[in-house]
Amino acid sequence: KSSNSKTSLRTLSKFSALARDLEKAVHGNGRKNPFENGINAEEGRTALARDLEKAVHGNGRKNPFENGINAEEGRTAKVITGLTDEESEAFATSEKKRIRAPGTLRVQGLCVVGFSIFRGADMSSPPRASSRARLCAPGLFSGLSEAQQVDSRSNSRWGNGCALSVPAEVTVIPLDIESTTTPIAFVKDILFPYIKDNVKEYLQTHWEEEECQQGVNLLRKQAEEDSHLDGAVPIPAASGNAVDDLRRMIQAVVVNECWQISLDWKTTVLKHLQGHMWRAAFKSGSMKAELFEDVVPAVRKWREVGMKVYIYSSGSVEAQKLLFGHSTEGDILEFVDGQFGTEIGHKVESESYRKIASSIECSINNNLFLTDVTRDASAAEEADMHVAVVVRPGNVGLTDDEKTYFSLITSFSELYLPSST
Ligand SMILES: CSCCC(=O)C(=O)COP(=O)(O)O
Ligand SMILES: [Mg+2]
Repeated sequence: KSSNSKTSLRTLSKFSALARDLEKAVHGNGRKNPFENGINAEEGRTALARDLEKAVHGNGRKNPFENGINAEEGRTAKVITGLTDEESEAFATSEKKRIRAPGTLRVQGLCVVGFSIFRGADMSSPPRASSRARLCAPGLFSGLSEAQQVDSRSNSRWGNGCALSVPAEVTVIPLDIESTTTPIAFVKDILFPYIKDNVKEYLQTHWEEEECQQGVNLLRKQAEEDSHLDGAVPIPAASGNAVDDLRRMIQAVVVNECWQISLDWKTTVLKHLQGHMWRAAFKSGSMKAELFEDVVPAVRKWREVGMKVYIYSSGSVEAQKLLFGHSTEGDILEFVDGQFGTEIGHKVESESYRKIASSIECSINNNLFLTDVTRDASAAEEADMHVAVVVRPGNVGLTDDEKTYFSLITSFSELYLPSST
């Protein structure tokens, strides 16, 4: 407890982040994906060690949502440190001003877009912002008066006020799939129900095959690791009665898969098995992947100006190839330079993005990652990748802070490549 308010507030913001992370590590945060939660002991320990490190030394992150910032957290800090009401209020207010400053940030964002459109990349914004793609999306205008909005929109070269100027250093665009290239409805209403309806038959038909056995063995291992979780479904090992074993194992795999799907888990094992199962449907032509209508024209244009386009999705590489090879727009695999699944690492981990850049043999800041998930966007940005959050119909809504912080697009056509002038 210190009366030197600036130092004390900064320390408190770190404490509040720590309190929140500890709270999450102990009680969970309501998310079901184990990679987003300190769900197992190992992950809990790692998260705790990392968060303590961050709390003490700072984390060098640029994303305000990963630091203690709001009134709620101010209250948490108060509880932990025994601040007076006045100190707690001052903390919340100063943090609010520092991070959110809605009017200032929005107008600043607008200026940056103005500069990037009319003066190229040589912007007078802070160094970090100048090297980043900045946003000019509908949310941006909400802090302005009607007249200012109209003025700003008509100043935009695109007329509708929606454009994201891509920094000149960007030469590679990795894309997420679900809710970025492909409607979430296609995944939730067609791809996943297909698995639920066909997993049993797939297992009965392919049980003896090496690929299927490998998948089941990996699933069994994962189920052992998940055994402490509510509703976890173990996969029994063989007991000697071949017919009975087969029936019990298949039944367990079916229930385990449905359980994971119901939690929208994106484990590598599950995704591999799903890829194998979708194969028959895509190859027979009975299933075609949906893409947002702006995807193919934009990707075609990007490649014409020399951009490389990659996919980075939780879906397996096999599934990604099936999807882009059998879309409603035909086989568009030729527009994709390569695919990455979660073998390279999970999308919430910054290291995955570093590995992707190194595998493509480019600098990380040559990449602009397009995704609907802000947590993935934060991880990529922490690794120094440019990011833009794609807002599509049916997506999980963004908070006001996320809308202000991230560069947003609602269509790939809103990306403006300097090299395409
Ligand atoms: C070919 S991917 C099918 C959809 C899927 O299973 C999935 O997990 C998509 O996740 P994303 O990381 O692309 O949002
Ligand atoms: Mg997605």
